[in-house]
Amino acid sequence: MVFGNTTTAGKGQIVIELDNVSYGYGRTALFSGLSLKLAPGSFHFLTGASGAGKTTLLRLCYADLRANSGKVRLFGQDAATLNRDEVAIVRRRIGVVHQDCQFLDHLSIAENIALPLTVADRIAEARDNLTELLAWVSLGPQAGQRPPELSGGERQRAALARAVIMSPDVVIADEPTGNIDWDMSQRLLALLIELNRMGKTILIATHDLAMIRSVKADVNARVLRLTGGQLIQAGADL
Ligand SMILES: Nc1ncnc2c1ncn2[C@@H]1O[C@H](COP(=O)(O)OP(=O)(O)OP(=O)(O)O)[C@@H](O)[C@H]1O
Repeated sequence: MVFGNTTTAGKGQIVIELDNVSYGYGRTALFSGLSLKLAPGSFHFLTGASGAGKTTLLRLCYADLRANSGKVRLFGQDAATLNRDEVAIVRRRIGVVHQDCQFLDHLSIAENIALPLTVADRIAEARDNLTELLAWVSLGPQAGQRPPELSGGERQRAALARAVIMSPDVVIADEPTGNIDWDMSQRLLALLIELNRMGKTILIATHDLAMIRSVKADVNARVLRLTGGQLIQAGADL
């Protein structure tokens, strides 16, 4: 089974924790003193105006950036102390759907989805998992096509398949429904909800408040708004 068991160690262990974190690209802090805890199996939406720092915050959550100060703990480990190999191990447990999908256009969709496993020299596993994953995201007929030949919604579903091919414990998605219509958004969201019901922790950055409202209660999601460098939990008035 491609999705595997969620292996979050230690019952109830926080999977991703930001503790009093500050970050800025230059001299100006984008945020400071920011804290966040993602419990295993939780579902979070991260919202906020364009430029508020959502992508930056996500990148801190998957060790793509290092905090200027404060602690980032990934599966209980201090991200600042991880060497390159340890970062790679941690990142295998976090599947990321990037805002712009980041496909290699000279490869087919199937090859793009399988890439994390082929790069890790797990080619047989990639072959086994691909059929199941392509069916799960309803992209079987498009397997041999190149990324530019797919619609926006199809590309996002392919990006999700690639994000989960390593059976991660956490799935982070950056504006996954940014450029797709309502029906396609709902389809993608249904897949993310399915992953959450399998026990995966989900963190989605989005501007799309209507989309959040449409599923918030179903998945008992927490909605966090990033504003003025602070994270505020949105209330029922969202
Ligand atoms: N690599 C970078 N170098 C310098 N500044 C950056 C870099 N990446 C982002 N920024 C700046 O940091 C701020 C936050 O960017 P970020 O992409 O995290 O915001 P966002 O909330 O995800 O925006 P959007 O909703 O438009 O995607 C912006 O002002 C952006 O210009």
